[in-house]
Amino acid sequence: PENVSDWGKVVLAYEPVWAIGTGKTASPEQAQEVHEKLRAWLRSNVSDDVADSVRIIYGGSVTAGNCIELASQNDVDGFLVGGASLKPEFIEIINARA
Ligand SMILES: O=C(CO)COP(=O)(O)O
Repeated sequence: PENVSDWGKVVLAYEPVWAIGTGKTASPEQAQEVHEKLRAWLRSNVSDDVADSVRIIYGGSVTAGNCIELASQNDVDGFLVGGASLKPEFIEIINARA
């Protein structure tokens, strides 16, 4: 932690391996559960400030069809998009948290 000067620039990604490029997406509840635990780990092991400022993003078959519900979860701060980033629907994913 002492080697990082601005945790606001650190992004942590959760990507369940079974969801990458498979068309199978974590449910919003599954993603939230893991992201919440990652943030709690940062709170216990680093600091409140870091836990609150690190962005925890989800990756794994994110589409225009599932991004709104995923983005509505408290601890889902954004996405790591693969296949859908090559399609016009990418703009909808970008705007999912707007
Ligand atoms: O691994 C990913 C991005 O690096 C996710 O890819 P997909 O969105 O195609 O599942």
